[in-house]
Order: sequence, then C-alpha cells, then structure tokens
Amino acid sequence: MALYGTSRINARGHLEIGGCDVVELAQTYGTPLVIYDEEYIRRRCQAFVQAFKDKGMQAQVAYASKAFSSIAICQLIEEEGLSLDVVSGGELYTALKAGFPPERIHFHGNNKSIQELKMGLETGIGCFVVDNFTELAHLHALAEACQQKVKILLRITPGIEAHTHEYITTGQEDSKFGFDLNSGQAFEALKQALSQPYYHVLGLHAHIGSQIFDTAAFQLVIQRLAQFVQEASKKLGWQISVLNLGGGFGIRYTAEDTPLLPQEYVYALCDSVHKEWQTLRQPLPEIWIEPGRSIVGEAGTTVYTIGAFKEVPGVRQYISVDGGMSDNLRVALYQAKYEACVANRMTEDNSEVYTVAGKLCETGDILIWDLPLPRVKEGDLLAVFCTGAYGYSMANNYNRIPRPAVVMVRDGEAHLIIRRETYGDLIRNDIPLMSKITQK
Ligand SMILES: Cc1ncc(COP(=O)(O)O)c(C=O)c1O
Ligand SMILES: N[C@@H](CCCC[NH3+])C(=O)O
Repeated sequence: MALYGTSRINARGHLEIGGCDVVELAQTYGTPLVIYDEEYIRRRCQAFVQAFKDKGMQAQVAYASKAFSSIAICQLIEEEGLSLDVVSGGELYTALKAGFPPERIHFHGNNKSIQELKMGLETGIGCFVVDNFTELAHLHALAEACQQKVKILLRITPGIEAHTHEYITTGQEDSKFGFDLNSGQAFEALKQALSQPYYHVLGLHAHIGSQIFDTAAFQLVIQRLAQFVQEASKKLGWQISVLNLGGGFGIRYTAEDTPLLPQEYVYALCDSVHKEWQTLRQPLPEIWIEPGRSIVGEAGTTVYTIGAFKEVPGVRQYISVDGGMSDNLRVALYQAKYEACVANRMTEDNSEVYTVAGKLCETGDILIWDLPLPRVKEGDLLAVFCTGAYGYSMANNYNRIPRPAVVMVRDGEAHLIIRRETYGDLIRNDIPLMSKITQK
C-alpha cells in the first residue's frame, strides 16, 4: 500500500488526508465519501505547466473534466491557470457556472448536438475539436449563420494503439473517434475545413488512449502527425499553429502500475516535437495536452463503512461496503484494480485476506479481490485509494442508490464540494402514474 499526496498516518493511528482525520470526516459527512486532496491536485497541475516552461515551449494544459467535473474543481483548475476540456453541454455548463473563462475551454465529442454546438458558439469558447464530417458541416453552417469565425482543431485517428485496456484505447483505426489518417479521411477533412471561410483551423488533435506508462506511442503519434503536417503544407499551403496530443498519462493504482512523472511525459513530448519539427523546417507549433486521470486520480480517496461479512469456507471471506459499482464503475467495466486500507486501523498488521463487495444487486459488484487487511469489524472504515478520476464522474443511481458526498481537504480543513444525494433527489424527476394524477 502506498500513500499519496498529503496522506499520512496520524498519532491516533488513523488515515489523514490534507491534515484531516478521515475517521472524523466520515463521522461528519457520512459514507461513502469521496475525499479530494486539494494540495495534491494543485501540485499535479503545476508539474505539467512547469514542465513546458522548463522546455521553453508554448503550451496549454487543458484538464479533461470528464475525469471529474464539478463547480469547485473547475474553479481550482482555473486558479492554476490551466485550460479545460469539456465533452458535453453538461460539462460546458458546469464550467461556465464555475466562472471558467470560455476562451480557455476546448469542446470535444464525437456527436455534439446542434444545441451543444450553438452553446459553444454563443458562449465564445476557445476552440472546437471537430471529430467528423457531420460536425464539420454543422458547425460551419452555424458559424456562418451568426457570421462568427470559429477556431477549430481536427481530431485525427492516427492508427496507433497504446498498450492499455482495450476499452480505453482510442487512437486505433477502428474507433468511433476522429478522422482516420491512413485512409486519407484526415487530409480530406483538412482540405474541406480550409475551404470554409468561417473556420480558422488552428491545428490537429490526437488522443491515443488512457493510463499509458511510456512515451513510445506518443512519439510515434508525433512522427505520424509531423508527416501529415508536411503533406498538408506542401499540398494545401497550411501551417499548423497547435498540436494537441490529448491525455492518457498514467497513474499508480497498485504496485503493478509504473507511471512516469508528469514532467517525464511532457519532456518526452517536447523533445519529440522538437526533433520532428527540425526535420520539417517549420515553426514549432504550440503544444496542448489534456490530462484528466493524472490530475485528479491519485488525489481522490473513497471511504466506505464496512457492513456485512460472509465466509465461503475454504474459498474466501467477503466484506461488503455501503457503496460499490454505483460510485465506482471501473472495476466492473475494466477489471480495474485498487489498493485500500482500514482508515481507523492504520498501524495494525495485515492478517487477513478479504474480497470487498459492493452493496448492489449484481454479482460483478466487487471493488477489490483478495485484499490483505488487518482483521476488520462491522463499522470499520475502508479507504480505497486513487478513485479521483472516473469514479464520481461515472457514478450512477443503479438500485436507486444516492451518489456520495464529495469533500475537498486542505491544511486541516474540509470543504463540502458536492452534497450527498438524498432519496428526494432520486425521485425529483419522477412523475406519478396518469391515473393517480387524474384521481386528485
Ligand atoms: C480526447 C481525450 N482527451 C483527454 C482524455 C483524458 O484522458 P486521461 O484521463 O487518461 O488523461 C480523454 C480520455 O481518455 C480523451 O478521450
Ligand atoms: N473512463 C475511463 C477512461 C475513458 C477515458 C475517456 N476517453 C476510465 O475510467 O479509465
């Protein structure tokens, strides 16, 4: 088990994050509770930004808000000077309500609705990452209708698979995302976009997957895109201003994971762009990246209360917690692995092996298989590490379980950033049966 950011074991033998005793946080806010270590998120943001400065590269680091979106996180990201990647009207709405400067927002998505495109145009976002020919036509028509020139990047599918889980790779040819490079689609898209008067084609975007531990795939993408840029400049006279290399930088969920430091990823990207562009003999583009998981993943911890026990003799001991696949879908979806500890017994030795089950009516609702822990009792607190990315953001109300509360902690203070959902919230949009309404 590793401790992240400001986490430590305090004098009471409890887990402490951001100077706050996790046992006290659980008493105050209830469980399941998602705890974000504010200082650690800020440190991660700063590491990415500083790395580009070290290399003297013009850059934008855009936090991919799909990893975790809320008013408070958008405000924190804004304070750290990052840009923001949104993929839906809902994420855009959240960012705008947080007061995020629209010109620093980039709008992604493979099926943006007309309403979402209009919302982006009307609010003056920084750029659209155009994903396909349908969007290329729609967005231009909307821009023309309001006589507004719009900045775009074209999302390219470079035909490169990063070595990661099959469901979270996106750069391979057979993907729903982007204009395919090898078949000539990308070239055709650029040609079309350049012929449209209301487009300002800033550059290209490629994202090859998530939870990537080395830089080889990124270097390959840069090589391919550089070749494409050369072809485009020869045949279309176009010069690229922005090269967006997406996100995907890995984090350490368990000892099996061996991520690089933010600066190691960034240095490698910068070196590779330098090298390729030297051959091209063109001005260096601005580099944009879109880290999501690597900003918030390790900074999030979910605390559950342990409830029921079940032993299958000679097979395993199950402990059940008061959440599960409703607040963390990643295990069921990707066989994701996590480490955890007992927040109120941090100094005790591991003597048991438990399988941690959620409380949902689904056999696959297991959070961690075969987890070494001290002997636990009902009411103990299980803290699962590294749930900060794609945990709350993929939370759902399966079995009508309310979503957890989320707090941000720093310097001994906790601040509630998302209230726990209530049963009332769950039925807020329900409408009674017609016959019950007409009876009244
Ligand atoms: C286009 C794009 N950008 C950025 C991200 C963020 O990825 P990650 O959270 O792995 O950094 C994703 C998700 O994989 C993505 O699809
Ligand atoms: N939601 C995924 C990653 C998908 C990234 C979005 N393109 C995860 O939890 O790992």
